Amino acid sequence: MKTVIVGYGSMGHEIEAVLLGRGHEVICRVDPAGNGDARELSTEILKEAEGVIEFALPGGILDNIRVYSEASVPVVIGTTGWDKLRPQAAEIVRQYGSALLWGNNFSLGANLFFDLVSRAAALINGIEEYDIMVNEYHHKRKKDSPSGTALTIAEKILQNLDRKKSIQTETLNRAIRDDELHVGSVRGGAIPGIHQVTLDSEADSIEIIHTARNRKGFALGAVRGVEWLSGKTGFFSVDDFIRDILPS
Ligand SMILES: NC(=O)C1=CN([C@@H]2O[C@H](COP(=O)(O)OP(=O)(O)OC[C@H]3O[C@@H](n4cnc5c(N)ncnc54)[C@H](OP(=O)(O)O)[C@@H]3O)[C@@H](O)[C@H]2O)C=CC1
Ligand SMILES: O=C(O)C1=N[C@H](C(=O)O)C[C@H](O)C1
Repeated sequence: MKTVIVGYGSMGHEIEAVLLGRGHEVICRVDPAGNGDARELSTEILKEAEGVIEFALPGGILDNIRVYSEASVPVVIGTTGWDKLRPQAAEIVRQYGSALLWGNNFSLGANLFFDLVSRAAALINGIEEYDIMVNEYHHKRKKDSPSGTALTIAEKILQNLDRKKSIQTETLNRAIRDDELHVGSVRGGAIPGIHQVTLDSEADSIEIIHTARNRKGFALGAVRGVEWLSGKTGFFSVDDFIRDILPS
């Protein structure tokens, strides 16, 4: 497949290695910092492309999505920090009849972890003794907070645990309310990503932790995602993709 990489930072480089390893061709790398072949995305760049993988920053993401859609090139978006713009993005993709797959975490392990967390939250729905909280750790270069993965985890907990109604991410200068889910974020060092969910009672504590050892798992998931997306139309989440590839 002739691919274009948008965002040629840590993830862009990792994705290039996986694409080449799986027999794909990289025809252009787009990055405003000047590390790639082009500083700006355009329909011209996408003329020959059969797939795009974007792991960049969220500024201008709706403009990018319009360009991918206009060019009718299937795109996988791993960029985080644009959760609130999802409905507008879905509308653009619908208007053009194009194909987009987005995910806050493309690693298989993190997606298995989401399932475990959903089940854990559902299990304590009828057990009032347990409270639940989320914490995440990432490298010091990360620009968004909380991580996209933490927001997905929070969404799964809110969907499965009736007594949690909203999330709290900022420093609290008051006690947390029982209907609030606290999501903590720590930044430092070179950590590729640790997400921790704690179920806590007077008697004990249960921890579910996903630790990314490197960025390969994210990159492999994204490349498998663009292979899966080829020939489809629609606005898909990584849930749709993972459900489809896992044996039932
Ligand atoms: N979904 C997933 O599985 C994962 C998602 N991510 C997400 O991927 C994104 C990138 O992560 P990472 O590679 O570590 O970050 P980096 O900072 O290493 O790289 C991002 C690159 O994208 C460039 N960029 C910024 N805006 C645009 C744009 N509009 N178009 C093209 N390129 C752009 C940046 O340029 P400049 O420096 O000039 O701003 C930078 O070179 C983040 O949002 C991160 O949260 C990361 C890992 C896994
Ligand atoms: O920026 C990162 O590095 C990561 N970002 C994603 C996120 O925001 O959840 C996925 C992974 O945790 C690494």
